[in-house]
Amino acid sequence: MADGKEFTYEEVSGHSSKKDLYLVIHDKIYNASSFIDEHPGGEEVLLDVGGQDATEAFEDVGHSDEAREILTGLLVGKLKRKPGDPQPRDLDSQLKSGSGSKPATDGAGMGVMLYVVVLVGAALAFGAYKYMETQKDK
Ligand code: HEM
Repeated sequence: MADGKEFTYEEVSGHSSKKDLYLVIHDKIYNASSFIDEHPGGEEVLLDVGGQDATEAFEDVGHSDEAREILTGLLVGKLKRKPGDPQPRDLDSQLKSGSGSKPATDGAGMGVMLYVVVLVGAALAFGAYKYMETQKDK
């Protein structure tokens, strides 16, 4: 089986042309040359990550199961990581924790919290003001 073959980053980086295009996704090596003309996302994006770690680019798009099936057909081997090689971002743990790669919702959540705090503060201040007024009349 071809998937037993191991490539170092250096070897993979030599395969970055359209006719000879290797991508690293989750530490596996895929030969995308036969697929590049059919890629719905276009050839440009694949060439951009040719010979490099494309894990982040691939996962950011949120490719379908069908796309992942195509991938298995393109497998040529796995990555032999050497000390000093670039490390991929820990996507798996991000996906598991559910936060994904878009913390934008957290930002929105913070905005809403701030709004609530201001409103509650205003209500309390108003209540205190009214209370002081009733005290004054006595
Ligand atoms: C060999 C690796 C890849 C395979 C087999 C592949 C396969 C596919 C497939 C089948 C689709 C159609 C939608 C879907 O089923 O999810 C798609 C869409 C797309 N792909 Fe890839 N892809 C690969 C790598 C990449 C990479 C590295 C990028 C980099 C950004 C990328 C960007 C996109 C984009 C932007 C779309 C959406 C196109 C649209 O909806 O107009 N793909 N890909």
